[in-house]
Amino acid sequence: MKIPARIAPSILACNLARLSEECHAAIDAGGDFIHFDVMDNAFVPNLTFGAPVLKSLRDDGFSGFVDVHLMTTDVDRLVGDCVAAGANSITIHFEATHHVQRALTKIRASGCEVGLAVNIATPLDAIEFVLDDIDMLLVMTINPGFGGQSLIPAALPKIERAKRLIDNRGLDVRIQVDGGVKVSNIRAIADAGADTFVVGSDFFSAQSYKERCGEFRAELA
Ligand SMILES: O=C(CO)[C@@H](O)[C@H](O)COP(=O)(O)O
Ligand SMILES: [Fe+2]
Repeated sequence: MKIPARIAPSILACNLARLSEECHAAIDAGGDFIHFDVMDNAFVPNLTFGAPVLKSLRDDGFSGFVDVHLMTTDVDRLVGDCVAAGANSITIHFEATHHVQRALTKIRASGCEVGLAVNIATPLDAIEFVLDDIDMLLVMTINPGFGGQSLIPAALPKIERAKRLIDNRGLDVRIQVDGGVKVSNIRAIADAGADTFVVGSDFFSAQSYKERCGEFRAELA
């Protein structure tokens, strides 16, 4: 069965001074949901924004679906903060906590969708025993921490392997990719087996978000 593709604009690349407007514009242009990169300058070498900013976005009236990509340590505490702030989905990193299954269970209990991210060097064997606990596997296609990087080619065979693993188990788990996704490579990434595409710089650098979203969709058709 072909899984419908989803486009998730990553607001790390938007004009953050106009965050609410940019989120509305990204969804109005055809984005399926907002990808919200939380970085703590510990798990990754960069600092962005967290639950208070998400709460402000909600208070400002943005009601679209938000997936928080948590690139932080102290996962258990921050999951609770993100839920309270209005997250719809939370994706944690396998590498960020010793107790992955506990953190995934906590997200599930909160009512949010459950995502698990793996860095490029993390073998898929590592997450085999928690595949039943997640809705989405995020196969990182860059080293996390910054937007605007190029996709690491080794990610493509890894996506293929993830797809086989999930299909062989008959699971309903989405495969998301994040980092260096562009109009020029999204088709190849989809062919490898991804169905959910985070797009940052290539989306927000466009003159028209709607046209750019159309270009992504045309590649995926
Ligand atoms: O999580 C991250 C970076 O760590 C991403 O979500 C980036 O924001 C993607 O940006 P582009 O690579 O598409 O510019
Ligand atoms: Fe991200």
